[in-house]
Amino acid sequence: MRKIYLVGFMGCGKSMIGRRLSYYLKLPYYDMDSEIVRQQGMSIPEIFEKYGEERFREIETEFLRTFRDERCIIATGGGVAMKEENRKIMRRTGLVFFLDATFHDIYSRIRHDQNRPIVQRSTREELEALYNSRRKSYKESAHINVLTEKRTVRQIVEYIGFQVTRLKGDSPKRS
Ligand SMILES: Nc1ncnc2c1ncn2[C@@H]1O[C@H](COP(=O)(O)OP(=O)(O)OP(=O)(O)O)[C@@H](O)[C@H]1O
Ligand SMILES: O=C(O)C1=C[C@@H](O)[C@@H](O)[C@H](O)C1
Ligand SMILES: [Mg+2]
Repeated sequence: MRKIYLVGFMGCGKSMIGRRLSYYLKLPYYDMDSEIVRQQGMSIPEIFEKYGEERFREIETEFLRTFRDERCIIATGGGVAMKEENRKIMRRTGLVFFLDATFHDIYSRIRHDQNRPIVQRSTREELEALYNSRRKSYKESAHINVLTEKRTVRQIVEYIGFQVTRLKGDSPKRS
């Protein structure tokens, strides 16, 4: 079963594109953050506060290791692609798309968010530095890069849908 994974920085659109892609491709959709919140019975800020970020990162890897073998779309958390083990699992079990949004777009979307602990504890400059330092890992994890700037959600969904059909769920070496 080939999964479709969406990776990228907070606010790049993984959850929104994932939901819309689910209707477009008629495949089930799961949001890793929401699934973890449901499993743990706590919000993400609560998990960070109670168990620490390191434990949250372990929970993410456990999720990837154990999530059911089903053809589906998974919007990953913004930090998932940072770990080599996670990148390997995603590349082995599915097609990985990097939603490559500009920092400008991302910041305007996430700056007031209360539900992203990393946003709450960071300045704009710190977030931009994190964005720049993470891009390499997103690219390494992905089979296909999707530039989202000046593209509507519909255009992005149609592009990913086209690539999924073209590749019939098989992973290319590199895009
Ligand atoms: N291509 C786009 N054009 C306009 N608005 C968008 C686009 N993609 C996402 N958005 C908006 O940006 C916000 C953040 O998107 P979303 O929640 O999907 O990000 P995310 O990648 O899932 O973030 P996180 O990693 O924190 O879960 C949402 O309010 C969404 O409506
Ligand atoms: O970028 C990150 O490290 C995170 C992104 C969110 O999706 C959540 O997984 C959490 O807030 C951490
Ligand atoms: Mg999300």
